[in-house]
Amino acid sequence: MCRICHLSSRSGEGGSELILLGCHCKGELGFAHCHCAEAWFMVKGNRCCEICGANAENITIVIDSRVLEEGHARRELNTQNPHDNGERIVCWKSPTHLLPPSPPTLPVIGNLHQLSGSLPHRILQELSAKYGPVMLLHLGSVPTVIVSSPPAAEEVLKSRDVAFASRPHTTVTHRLFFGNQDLIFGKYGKQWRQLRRIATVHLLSHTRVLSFRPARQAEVALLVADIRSAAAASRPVNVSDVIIEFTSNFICRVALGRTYSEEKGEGSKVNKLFDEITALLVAFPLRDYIPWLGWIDRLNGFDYKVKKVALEFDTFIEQVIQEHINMRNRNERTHNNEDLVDILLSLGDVDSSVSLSQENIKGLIFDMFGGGTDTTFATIEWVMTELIRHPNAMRRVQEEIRGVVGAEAKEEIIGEEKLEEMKYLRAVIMEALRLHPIVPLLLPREASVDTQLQGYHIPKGTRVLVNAWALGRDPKLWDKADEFSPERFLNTCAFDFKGKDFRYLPFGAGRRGCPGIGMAEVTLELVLATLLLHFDWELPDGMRAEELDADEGHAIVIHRKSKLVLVAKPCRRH
Ligand code: HEM
Repeated sequence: MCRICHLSSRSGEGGSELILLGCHCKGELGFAHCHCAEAWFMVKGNRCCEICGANAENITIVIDSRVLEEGHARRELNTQNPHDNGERIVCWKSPTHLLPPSPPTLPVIGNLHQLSGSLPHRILQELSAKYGPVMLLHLGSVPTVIVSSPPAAEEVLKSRDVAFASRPHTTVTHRLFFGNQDLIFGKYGKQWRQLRRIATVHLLSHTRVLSFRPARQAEVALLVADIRSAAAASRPVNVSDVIIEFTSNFICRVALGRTYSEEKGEGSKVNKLFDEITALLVAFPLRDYIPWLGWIDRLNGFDYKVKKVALEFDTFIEQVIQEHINMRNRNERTHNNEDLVDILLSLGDVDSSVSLSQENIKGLIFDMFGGGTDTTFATIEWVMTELIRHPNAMRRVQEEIRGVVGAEAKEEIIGEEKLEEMKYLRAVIMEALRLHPIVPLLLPREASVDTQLQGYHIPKGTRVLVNAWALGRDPKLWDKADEFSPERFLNTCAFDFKGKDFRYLPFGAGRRGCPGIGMAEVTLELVLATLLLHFDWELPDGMRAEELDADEGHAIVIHRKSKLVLVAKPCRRH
């Protein structure tokens, strides 16, 4: 009996006994076939092995509601597989009506009550273990599908990614980003495609990332100087604080042309503004989930807060743009000192196909700042946390970096071409991002049409969250899944940051995957290599490695709950 549609094997023409198909890794494919191998039955809704993600290549899947209505399987010739030599009979429950499994809901709030008490990605992992890798929740009135298996993630991010390429509009993103006229939160469509092209071709291309080298190196030099002065005064270093200052100054330089930290009070004002925006992005406006209770958002001051922050943000960005326009008018800007605002303002001159509104420009500026600051900071924080907790990995990575740079090299900042050779450092970063994908549920997607996912019906407007955190920690997918072991990423090219393998998705994948990977890679590698080259790191006050916590804070980008404070000892190489 097929477990999905309950047709008996005799309904197919093949015969009687059903046997589960195995994969080369000995995982189940989720298909069953009868002993004479003629009738095939879908048993779990998977098209791939749940363990290694391999495709069930030689199986034809017939998505045909007649299969169910008529009560028998249909014959179909597999034309796509050259090795296939004949007919398959496949049975699939009508895909048009079956919704994914769902935990019981309460009136009005749906499943919202189940999301309290821990961090959402952790709760959703537990629920998925019970209800399956494609699970439907009702967050108030918003149907939300949670995806936590490689085949389902692949379907959302690759094979059906046009259907799932939109983002939901929320009260906060709508008000802050000028009606979602930006790249991160914009709806999929012509305008979004233009913004995406601008970001990949003009703002974050390989050449552009290289052109930011002087800014990167200058800010890394300041970071090292800060740590050296703390070390000289025998002060522990608040690693979290110095790294957030580095990332925000670097992105300010690159995007806005200058840092704000040198102006008294101004720097902290900019950081505070962006902190307020990120806090609003994880807030829970009732209007978005239970629309008829939206008046409470007005009553408890939430609407006022959003309006105030939106106004402050707008005023700040307007001022930055005006400063740039004035400098352009005075011919103070040259090709050599262009920042991202200059590039956006002059795009119309260099590319006649581009038409950007003032709102688009403001949105893109936020995207570069919001996309590049917290993410880089949180990743560096997690890498340092894991290295301190794993002294062997710390020793190995430092030996590698010091070996590559060479004992006699005098330079303070490592030449970026040398980063290529640091394979173990790269494996360390990849492993830290497997255990701590800092955007654990990626950014929410929305089905823009009625569509299918793993044989389930997904109505238009359904939100979709891919639980990258659960994928990275699934013991069925990873050997010793909870252990920090960078070696698993050495000597293999099976994984990359672009989402080649759907077990590993720290930057998402597909057309809405992160466009800032190139910029992130070089910044992460340069900062970490420099910190690990010049300093030996220890925990303060005789604390032992196993006592350092790895608790996560609640935010859209997950960083440590508490600040990371370490003792830096300058390393004498020369
Ligand atoms: C360690 C660093 C970073 C990580 C882990 C990261 C991660 C992510 C993730 C998970 C997404 C959502 C992908 C999806 O929904 O499939 C995303 C989107 C995005 N990221 Fe990054 N990111 C990083 C750095 C950056 C940088 C440096 C920039 C630019 C300066 C950037 C700009 C963006 C933008 C604009 C989007 C939205 C893309 C779209 O919706 O089309 N990110 N990032």
